[in-house]
Amino acid sequence: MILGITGAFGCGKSAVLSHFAARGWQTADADQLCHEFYQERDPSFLSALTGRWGKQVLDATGGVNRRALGKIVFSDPGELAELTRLIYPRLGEKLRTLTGSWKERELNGAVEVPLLYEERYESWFDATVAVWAAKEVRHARLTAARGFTAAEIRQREDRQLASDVKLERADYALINNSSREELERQIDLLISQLQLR
Ligand SMILES: CC(C)(COP(=O)(O)OP(=O)(O)OC[C@H]1O[C@@H](n2cnc3c(N)ncnc32)[C@H](O)[C@@H]1O)[C@@H](O)C(=O)NCCC(=O)NCCS
Ligand SMILES: Nc1ncnc2c1ncn2[C@@H]1O[C@H](COP(=O)(O)OP(=O)(O)OP(=O)(O)O)[C@@H](O)[C@H]1O
Repeated sequence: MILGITGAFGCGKSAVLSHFAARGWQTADADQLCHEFYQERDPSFLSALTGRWGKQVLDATGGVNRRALGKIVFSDPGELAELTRLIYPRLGEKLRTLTGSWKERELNGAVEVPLLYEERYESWFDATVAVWAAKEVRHARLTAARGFTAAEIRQREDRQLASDVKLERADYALINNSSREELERQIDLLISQLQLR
């Protein structure tokens, strides 16, 4: 079985993914795969990025400066659409290869896809799981642990479906408003439910 894990910015998708991994599931994270494309420094990809946004999106070593690129694309929907156009064909290919290899080997897998509904990835998965946490809880965690400002958080949220809508669309839900132990308890329950299907 391959699950698609989604939810709002900072709801705890990566925390969920690491517990699935601890339970022996294969895992992949769409954000992380995009970061790997940047780290690979493919010259044609880098020149597509600098062709659009100039050298300001590179760091001192010539790699991609995600913070700088994020500032540009999250403040202008047209620029975000252009980045999406550049990156999604690569992401789709990578996810297809990964999930295909899990299916061939009959392995269970969980894939974190923040924009699962926005980019219409539903049909790729046997079931979808929405992770939900109250806005103030998400914001506090993103500010404290990851250093995002309120304005940066709002900009990303404005580009995504509301977290309640993701919850309504999902086959399963995980509520991540309290401790990690409570989150992990819910994931274990979900895994046992899925095994009974
Ligand atoms: C703009 C980039 C360079 C900023 O990098 P940064 O390290 O600051 O953020 P990171 O990649 O870890 O993303 C964190 C979160 O931001 C939100 N986010 C990322 N991309 C998008 C987007 N296109 N639209 C809305 N929200 C987004 C998601 O909630 C995501 O989980 C990066 O987010 C990116 O390359 N985005 C485009 C690729 C994409 O759409 N990724 C989501 C895959 S489903
Ligand atoms: N139950 C929890 N208790 C305390 N902190 C938590 C809990 N769940 C997640 N966190 C922390 O909150 C922050 C956001 O969680 P995480 O990175 O898993 O969210 P995400 O949904 O993957 O974010 P993104 O939208 O960037 O992909 C992280 O710093 C994480 O360590």
